[in-house]
Amino acid sequence: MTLGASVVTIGAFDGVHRGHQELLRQTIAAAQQRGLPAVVYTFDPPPKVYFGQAEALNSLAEKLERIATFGPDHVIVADFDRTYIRRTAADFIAELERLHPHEVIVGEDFCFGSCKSGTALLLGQHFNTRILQPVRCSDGEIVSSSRIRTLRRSGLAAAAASLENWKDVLTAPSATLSNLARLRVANQ
Ligand SMILES: Cc1cc2nc3c(=O)[nH]c(=O)nc-3n(C[C@H](O)[C@H](O)[C@H](O)COP(=O)(O)O)c2cc1C
Ligand SMILES: Nc1ncnc2c1ncn2[C@@H]1O[C@H](COP(=O)(O)OP(=O)(O)OP(=O)(O)O)[C@@H](O)[C@H]1O
Repeated sequence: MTLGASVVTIGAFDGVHRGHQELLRQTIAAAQQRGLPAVVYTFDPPPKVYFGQAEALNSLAEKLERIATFGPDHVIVADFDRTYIRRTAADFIAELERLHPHEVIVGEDFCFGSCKSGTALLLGQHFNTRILQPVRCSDGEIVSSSRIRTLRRSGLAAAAASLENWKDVLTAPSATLSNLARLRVANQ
């Protein structure tokens, strides 16, 4: 996919939890301020699921539905497979360049490229990059897909759901599932 200009966020986004939601909100707000398309670049399956390190918190359809409620213009879904993982950090940066990002917005632990060699700081050497401070829950712990998986495994479904925070998102005035209809989904 090629765009003349964009604002981009990247990640596995498994569960589309409160940390991911903040990333999505900031990306879409930055894109709207500049009048540019907001792009969410994600992976299917999530890398940790591909490598057998985790079970997915939701299906691709569910993830796209959740992402759509925030109102991005495009979602790029990379087929995360044995061919894709051979790409280097430089290959990934070259692919991102085709989107001509005015800004790339990621969390501080974001990594990319074969053997996870690319970091958010490396991204910052190539693009105007905003690195988000981690969103934490009330006990100070960082919200993460891994934490939600652990809570679910321990039978703490309500605590897991509070990190996903879906009830509040779906009742927010700006959230609408009909956004899914206008969302453009591309494979790379
Ligand atoms: C081109 C590319 C190659 C990747 N190769 C690997 C890999 O070899 N091993 C790995 O564990 N993760 C690999 N990943 C996944 C990243 O480690 C990371 O999980 C992914 O970029 C999503 O970031 P997030 O986990 O912060 O959401 C790769 C990602 C990209 C974009
Ligand atoms: N709590 C958080 N606050 C801010 N950004 C976050 C948070 N969690 C993840 N991110 C960012 O969201 C994007 C997607 O991250 P990712 O899908 O790996 O989430 P994760 O919760 O860290 O997953 P996992 O626990 O499986 O490693 C990345 O840019 C990452 O840095």
